Amino acid sequence: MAGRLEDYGLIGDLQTSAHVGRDGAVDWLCLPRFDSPAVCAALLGDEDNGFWRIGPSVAEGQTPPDATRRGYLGDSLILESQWDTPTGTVSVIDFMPPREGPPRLVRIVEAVTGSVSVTSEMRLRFGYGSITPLVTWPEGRMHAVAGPDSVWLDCDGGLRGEQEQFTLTAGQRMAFTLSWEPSHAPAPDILDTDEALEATEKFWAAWVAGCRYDGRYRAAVVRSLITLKALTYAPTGGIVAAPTTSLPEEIGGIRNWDYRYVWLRDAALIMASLLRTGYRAEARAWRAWLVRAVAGDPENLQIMYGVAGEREVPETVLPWLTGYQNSAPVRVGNAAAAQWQLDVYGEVLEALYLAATLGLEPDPSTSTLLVTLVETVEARWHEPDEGIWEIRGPRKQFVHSKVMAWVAVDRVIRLVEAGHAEGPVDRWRLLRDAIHQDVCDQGYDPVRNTFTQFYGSQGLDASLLMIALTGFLPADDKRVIGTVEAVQRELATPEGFVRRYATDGAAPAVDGLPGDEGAFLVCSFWLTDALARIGRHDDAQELYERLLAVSSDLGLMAEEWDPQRQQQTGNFPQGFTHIGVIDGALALDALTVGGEDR
Ligand SMILES: OC[C@H]1O[C@H](O[C@H]2O[C@H](CO)[C@@H](O)[C@H](O)[C@H]2O)[C@H](O)[C@@H](O)[C@@H]1O
Repeated sequence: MAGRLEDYGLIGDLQTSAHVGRDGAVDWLCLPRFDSPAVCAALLGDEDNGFWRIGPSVAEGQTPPDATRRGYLGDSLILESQWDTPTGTVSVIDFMPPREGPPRLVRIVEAVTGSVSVTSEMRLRFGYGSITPLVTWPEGRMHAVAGPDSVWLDCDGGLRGEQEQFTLTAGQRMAFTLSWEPSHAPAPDILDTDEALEATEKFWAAWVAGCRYDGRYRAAVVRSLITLKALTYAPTGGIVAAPTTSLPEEIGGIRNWDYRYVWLRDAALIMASLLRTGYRAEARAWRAWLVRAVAGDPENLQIMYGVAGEREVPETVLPWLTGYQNSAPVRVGNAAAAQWQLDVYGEVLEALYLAATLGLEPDPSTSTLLVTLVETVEARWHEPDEGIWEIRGPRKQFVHSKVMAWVAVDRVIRLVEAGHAEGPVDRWRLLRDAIHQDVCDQGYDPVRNTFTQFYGSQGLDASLLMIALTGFLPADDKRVIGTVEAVQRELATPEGFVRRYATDGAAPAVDGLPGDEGAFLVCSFWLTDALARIGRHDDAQELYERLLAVSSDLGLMAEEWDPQRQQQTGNFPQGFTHIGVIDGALALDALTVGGEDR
């Protein structure tokens, strides 16, 4: 069975990625894109669904040992795992070079001290673990082929089988390269792995040098930035929400979804975090991706697309996979693509506003898009929707959705006022006031002094923290303070993190789903920001640091934290959560050490 999520390291080439376990096993690898079928899917099943382990040899039937230590090489996405064994220490360096040509996964094994017997064991299963490819060994290379895919494996000294055992003495190294090609294409060139390692090191060093954040939490922020960069699909500028599917929100539960797509919400927030820390190129690329993705039908904006802007991402179940730690079903595709989520307009327009105010050069197609987006809000803001949490129950008049509709109109008005856009600003000002009034009249409970989950509801929702973060009301307004404190009080887990909304495990929650879930980590980071804004600086800092403490030893974070099991849950690593790390650090620096508000 797959290990804890915290046991996995992420490597990637800005088009896809791989999850490498602490035991040296690649248990998740989709080729050639993030959303392609996996060739290693043990993460969602067992070894018969595909894996590739390299580590110290063990006797038949024994469990391969976990690495004694591991870490990324500096500020890079190159992972090094080391095992101390009775006969010496061996290291495995794993990376995927950012690429022009075929996707490659490189694994360099080196004896550091002594003499160590090492085993490489590979079991490729195409089609998410369902297809055993035909394997041959032409000219010392391994070639696995089935249907449209072929995978090549090269190793210094040639290959004889899917399992190789060899002994290395101090200073000796052996490099393996896995490459993917369409099955009709010729064999790929053999990679110079030393050159590839050097180029990959240089790539990440140059990228991290562009970081403009130099505050108290630099290490966590830089790791989060690298993780967000790893979620970008370089050829198009799309940004996936996470590189995995169906890692469960609850172990054993059914809230298992495919995140290998570009959500406008998640990507807009990622773009904003990148912009705030000095990264313009990714923001420019995403803005261009957005314009292309919605072109031709901007009135019918989808809430998510494929990495190249595909509109169809049909949701299906893969019945042969038992699911991560037996959490079935495993789904690919995502039915939420067809939902109506009003808040998306706010997040996208906020990101475009930020892009303009932080100096990204104007783009005429974006100016036209702004007007279409605000006109859609004007026409539809009264309608109930599925909201930020993509509920699968009946639509509601979610307060967060209305607040984000207000943000959408407000940011376009500001763009017009600053000369970045044109439009009927007087009409939009009336619209902005009308939405504001509606939320204050229908979304606020004066008896409990809190905004509510939806109009007329008794429930709370962590997304209401956005009221403090977006400027919908001033942070010292008693309704804002009341809401932040109510969310903290009523949605808290024992660690003081927060859930998205109440799920009691018995009756279906507002989302229409059975089962429970843990603390939603990005919401918990929003709480740090909100606490800082309402003047509770010490509480904010303490909570922020407690959140960082549940990241993995590699600084990676999933979507949620299970307070009972004390482990991360949900897709991993998740962009949303890493946005929380970055934005939380910026807010704390700005609001608790006398800096300016962002
Ligand atoms: O909880 C039900 C929904 O869960 C997923 O949505 C979540 O992930 C999205 C991507 O990060 C995020 O944008 C959204 O706010 C989250 O609730 C899933 O993708 C949905 O299909 C599902 O209905």
